[in-house]
Order: sequence, then structure tokens, then C-alpha cells
Amino acid sequence: MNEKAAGGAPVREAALARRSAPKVTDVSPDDAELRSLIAAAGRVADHASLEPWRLVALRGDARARLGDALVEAAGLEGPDAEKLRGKPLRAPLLVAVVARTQEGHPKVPVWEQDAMAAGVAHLLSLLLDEAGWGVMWRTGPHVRHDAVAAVHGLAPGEHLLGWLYVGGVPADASRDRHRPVDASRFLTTLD
Ligand SMILES: Cc1cc2nc3c(=O)[nH]c(=O)nc-3n(C[C@H](O)[C@H](O)[C@H](O)COP(=O)(O)O)c2cc1C
Repeated sequence: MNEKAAGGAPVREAALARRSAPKVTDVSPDDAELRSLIAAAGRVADHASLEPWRLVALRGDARARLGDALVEAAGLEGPDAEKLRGKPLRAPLLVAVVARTQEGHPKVPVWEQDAMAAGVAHLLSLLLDEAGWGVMWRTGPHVRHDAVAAVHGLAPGEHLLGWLYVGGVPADASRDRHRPVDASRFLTTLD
């Protein structure tokens, strides 16, 4: 055990307590709180310090514009279109996770850059959960569609890894851990 862990294991406790929140209420962290959590989430390992990520906070009408883009991407009409259009309105804040990858880097292939950006999203989910917010990472079949990219103002080389849907935790939400991990299934040791 290293010195930092000797006083307890707050990260482990937070990880064990984390759970996704499929339903959230209409309150959300403001940009100042979000920035303080992002400052911590961005500390994940980053090969060659490429910083291959950024985040876009969608609030208010931006969520409706995303709903319109999802419908355009799906080519739907009628009730199915309206159902899809409303999906981004399920949370007051969507944090879009953008991977900003470079092809042909001499040391860092694209998959490593995606892994870094995904790491930021996982750690931010944990930090938001620990701060008492409800969070759920969502994607869907249209996450890479041009109309969806346009809503976020993505540049060439940027692609979405999905959205963290963020809001308040409903009073009646169960906080029981529902997905225990049997570590023995996931670890083999080679001597
Ligand atoms: C990259 C990524 C994309 C996901 N996309 C969706 C999604 O579109 N819809 C969904 O219901 N769950 C999605 N999930 C799973 C949920 O975020 C969540 O992990 C799952 O419901 C299990 O709940 P738990 O995190 O509390 O164990 C996604 C997870 C990841 C990592």
C-alpha cells in the first residue's frame, strides 16, 4: 500500500459506490462545478501528452437541436421520430465526449488516443457520481452521423464517444450496488 492509500481508499470506495442513473431530475452542475471536476478527470494517463479530448456541455435548446439531428440521422417520421427527438431532453445537461485524434502519430496510434478520451469520460462519470449527481453514459446508432457532429461543431479528426447524461438523483432512486464484479473472472496471472 502506498502512502496516499494508507489513510483510506476514497477512489475505491467511490468506484464501488458508483452506479448509472437512467432517470435524473432537472437540476445539474453549473459550468464552474463542471470545470472543477473536469480538472480532475483530465488527469488520466495521456501518452505523449496529446490531449486528445474535449467536452461540450449541451443545455437548454442545444439538447433539442441534438434531438433534431438524431431524427435527421435516423431518417424517421411520425411518432418514432418524436420519441427519438425527445431523447436528449431526458437530462438537463449532456456532456458530449469528443475524441480529437491524429492519424499517423509516430508513437501513439488512434486507439490509444480514443482510450485516453474514454478514460476522461469514465473518470468524469465517477467524479460526478461522487459529487452526488446522477450520470449515465449513452451513445446510440447515430453517434457518428454528420448531422450529429455538426450540432457539436466537430472539426475534422474529431469524433463523439457519446454523452454523459447528467442531472439530479431522484429521491426514490436506488443507490444499491447492482453490478458486483467478481474479480477472479477478469484476472489471470502469468509467472
Ligand atoms: C461507451 C458507452 C456507451 C453506452 N451507451 C449506452 C446507451 O446508449 N444506452 C444505455 O442504456 N446504456 C449505455 N451504456 C451503459 C450505461 O452507461 C451503464 O453503464 C449501464 O446501464 C450499466 O449501469 P452501471 O454503470 O450502473 O453498472 C453505455 C456505456 C458506455 C461505456
